[in-house]
Amino acid sequence: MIEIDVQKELLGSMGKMDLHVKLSIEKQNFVALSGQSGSGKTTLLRILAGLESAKGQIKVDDEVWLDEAHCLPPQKRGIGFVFQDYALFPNMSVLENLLFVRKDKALADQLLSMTELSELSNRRPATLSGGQKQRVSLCRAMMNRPKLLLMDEPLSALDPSMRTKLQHEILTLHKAFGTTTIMVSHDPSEMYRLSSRVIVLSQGHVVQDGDAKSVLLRTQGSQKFSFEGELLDIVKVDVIYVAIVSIGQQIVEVVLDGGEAKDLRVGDSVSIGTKAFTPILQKLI
Ligand SMILES: Nc1ncnc2c1ncn2[C@@H]1O[C@H](COP(=O)(O)OP(=O)(O)OP(=O)(O)O)[C@@H](O)[C@H]1O
Repeated sequence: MIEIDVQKELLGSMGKMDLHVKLSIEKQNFVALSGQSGSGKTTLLRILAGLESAKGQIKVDDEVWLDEAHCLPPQKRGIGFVFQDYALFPNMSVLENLLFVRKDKALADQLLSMTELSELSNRRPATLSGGQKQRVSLCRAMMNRPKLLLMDEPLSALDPSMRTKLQHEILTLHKAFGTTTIMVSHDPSEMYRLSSRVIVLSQGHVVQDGDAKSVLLRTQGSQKFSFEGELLDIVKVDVIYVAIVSIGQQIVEVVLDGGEAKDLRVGDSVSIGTKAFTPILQKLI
């Protein structure tokens, strides 16, 4: 069990912001940490890793990482950290990057094989793609069999297909090693696929905490479904108006009457929902 009760005063975009997070995380859990930019996600991970000072307590099983009396240094915490920007040693091969953490060739070979990197073990990071580099970072983070794996938006720089592939590999490693994991993510499908628990931070505080389905499902009341998007344009066509809305990778049109259109402005955040019909889901080929 990981018991966290930490506090730190931060300088937010609108002045002082009090980060205060109290959480218990069970062993082997996969927690997704979400929230708007500046809500304190990275700072919380850095506090857990011992890279940032804070008041309060962190206890992992019977080991105290932080209390009033002392603060365990990062190298003694048994943490694996995966950053968005890979942070690999450029002058070492893939294998050397892993063995730098721990001289355990059998584990390095196992990790490289699980992430389909065996063929690349002698290559330098500069010769790898973004997805390959991030797989190496992930393997490197697993080399000291961490008690806690922290990942800060590890897949956000990758294209969607590489992202999905890495999500599967993260899940495979998680299942094989059972490492307690906290991953910062903004991607609902990623959080749904990987995590058993989603925590949302706002202004340094936990505002939502639950299983992925209860936190991420946005349908409310009698709505069948709803999507959030941005209003790109409103076009008048005879007596009606057509709103052009961007949702994810798609642009959709929604018919409005004059009353609905008059309060909307281009650039507004909007939600599109439906109550009247049953959605039909078809497999795409
Ligand atoms: N050591 C620090 N001292 C004071 N303020 C800090 C410190 N580190 C970060 N901050 C501020 O705290 C706020 C939260 O930063 P943080 O990087 O944790 O947010 P985040 O949720 O990870 O954001 P993003 O999604 O953009 O990465 C920011 O406004 C930042 O400027």
